[in-house]
Amino acid sequence: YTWPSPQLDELESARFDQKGLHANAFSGFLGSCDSFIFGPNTGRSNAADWIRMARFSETSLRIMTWRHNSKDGTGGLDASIRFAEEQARAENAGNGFANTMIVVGTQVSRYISNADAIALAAVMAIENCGGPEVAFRGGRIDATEPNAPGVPEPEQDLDSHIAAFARQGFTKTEMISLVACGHTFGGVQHDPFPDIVNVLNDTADTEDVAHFDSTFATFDNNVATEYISGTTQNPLVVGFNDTTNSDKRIFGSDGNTTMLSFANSPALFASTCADLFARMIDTVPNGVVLTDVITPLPVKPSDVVLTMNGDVLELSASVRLWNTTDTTSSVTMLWKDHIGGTGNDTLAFWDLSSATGGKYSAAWYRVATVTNAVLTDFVSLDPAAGITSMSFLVDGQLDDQNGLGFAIQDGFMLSKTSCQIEFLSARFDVAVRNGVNATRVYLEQITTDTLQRVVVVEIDIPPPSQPVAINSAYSLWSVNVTNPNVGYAIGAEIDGIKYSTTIAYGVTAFPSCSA
Ligand code: HEM
Repeated sequence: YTWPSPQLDELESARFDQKGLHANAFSGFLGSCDSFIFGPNTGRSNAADWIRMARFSETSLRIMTWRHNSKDGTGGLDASIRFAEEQARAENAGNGFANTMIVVGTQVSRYISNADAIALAAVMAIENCGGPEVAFRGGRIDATEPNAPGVPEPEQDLDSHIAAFARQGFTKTEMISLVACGHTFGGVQHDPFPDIVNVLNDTADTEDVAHFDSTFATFDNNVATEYISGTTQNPLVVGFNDTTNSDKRIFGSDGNTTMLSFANSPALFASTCADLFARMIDTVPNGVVLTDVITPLPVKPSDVVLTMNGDVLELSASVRLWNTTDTTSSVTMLWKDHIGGTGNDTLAFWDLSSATGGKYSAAWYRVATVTNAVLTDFVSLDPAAGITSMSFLVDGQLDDQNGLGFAIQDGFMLSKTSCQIEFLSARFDVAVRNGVNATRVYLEQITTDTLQRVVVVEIDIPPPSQPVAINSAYSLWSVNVTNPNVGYAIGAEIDGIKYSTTIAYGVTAFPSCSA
C-alpha cells in the first residue's frame, strides 16, 4: 500500500511491531508460548485468568466464527462475544471471554476494531507458538448486538458438525483439517466439562486440563501423529464418554485419509492450517470489506508530527527499516516543500523491534540532533516553505514510494500556544496554513461508546472572525475543551478530504495559559 493510510499504517504496526520499540499491546504475552497460550502456570491458575491466551485462538478460531451463515451472510468474526448475553450461554461454558476481551481491548483503536484485535491476537498466538504465518487482513466491523447461538458442541453428531462447517463454507475435509489445526493447542478442562474430563489429581496440571496432544503449547502435527499411531490421549477421541468423542467421529469421517496425510507431513499440516486459519478469521458478515493482506512496508515513516512553534515549523519523525538489525545504516530523510525547495537531515539510530518470534526484525532511526549537549528531536522548517513530502536515502538507496514520495499534510497542526486555562479546561490552538481550502477544522475526541467501540467525536473549531496570524504563513483557529481525560487528535477537511493528526494530544501536558 501507499503510505500514508491511517488505517493500514496502524494495522501494519500492530501486525509487525510486536516486540521492542513501538511494541504492540500484546507484546507482554509473547515471552513464552506457555504463558501466551495458557497463562503463567501450565494449569490454568485463577489469578491470571485473564492472561489465558488460549482464549484467543479458541475465541477467534472457534467460537467467534461459528455463527456465520454462508447462505444468508450473517455472523462471523465480529466480536459479538464481548456481549455478556453471549458469554453467559452454555455453549461458551468455561471460557473466560470477558477477561479475554479486556486484553483484546488494549489493542483496539479508532482504526482497529475489537474483531480485528481478536483476529490479530489469534494470528500472533499461532505464529509465536511454532505455527505457520497466517495472512492477516483488517477491516472487521464490530457487531452491535449478540449473534445467534450455534457453536458446535462435542455431544452433537457428525452430521450436525458437517452441517455446521458447511454453513461456514467449509467442506468435510476442511472440517477435519480445521479441527485438527485448532486442537494442536490446549485441551478440555474438567470444570466446564465434567462429563468429558475427570479430576486429574496432577500437580503439574492443577486446572485439570486433558490435552489434545502431548505438545499442547506448540503448533505441530502431533495431534495427527498420535491419533494415527493410536497413542493419543485426546479427550475428544479416547474420552470415557463416547457421546462426546467428537474429534474421533470427525477425524475418522473420511477413513482417516486427511489425518494420515497430516501425520506424514508436518509441512502439509502447517500450510493447510495457515490457509484455513486465515479463511476462518476472514469469515465476516456480508458487506464487510476486508483490507488486502497486510505486508510490511520496507521503509516506513512513523511518529511524524508537525508542530507550530511561533515562527518555526517543527518536524519530528522516525523511520522503520524492515528486515534488518543493522544499527549503523546511513539514513537520510529528504523532503520537498511548497516553493520548490528541498531539505535533508541525517537520522540517528533509535532502537530495534521484532515480530513473529524474532523471525523478523527492524531497525528504527529518528530525527535527533544534539546541539550544545541538548537533544532536540525535531528539525526546524520555515513555515512559509512548509513541507509536502519526504523520502529516505538508506545506505545510498532511495525509497520514495516509486516516485510518489511519502506525502505530508502541513495544512494544519497543533500550535504550541495551546494551553491549560484552569484545572479542567484547555484551549487548543490549531495553526492553519493560509490559502489552503480548509472547509472544516475540528478536534477529534477519542473515546469509547457503550458498546466498547472506539469512537471519534468531532468538535468543530469555528473559523476565526478575524484572522489571528501566528506567522507569515499560518493563522490560528482556537477552541476550548472541558474534558481533560481523553485524547484529542486534530482533524481537518481540506479540498474535501479528511485528514487527522497521527497522535492524540493530552491537554494535561499543555502549559498554563497564564504562564
Ligand atoms: C466440531 C468442532 C469442535 C468442537 C466440538 C470443539 C470442542 C472443544 C472443546 C469442548 C474444547 C474445550 C474447551 C474448554 O475446556 O474450555 C475445545 C478447546 C479448544 N478448541 Fe475446539 N472444538 C471444535 C472445533 C475447533 C476449531 C475449528 C478450532 C480452531 C481452529 C478449535 C480450537 C480449540 C482450541 C485452541 C481449544 C483449546 C482452548 C484451551 O485450551 O483453553 N476447536 N474445543
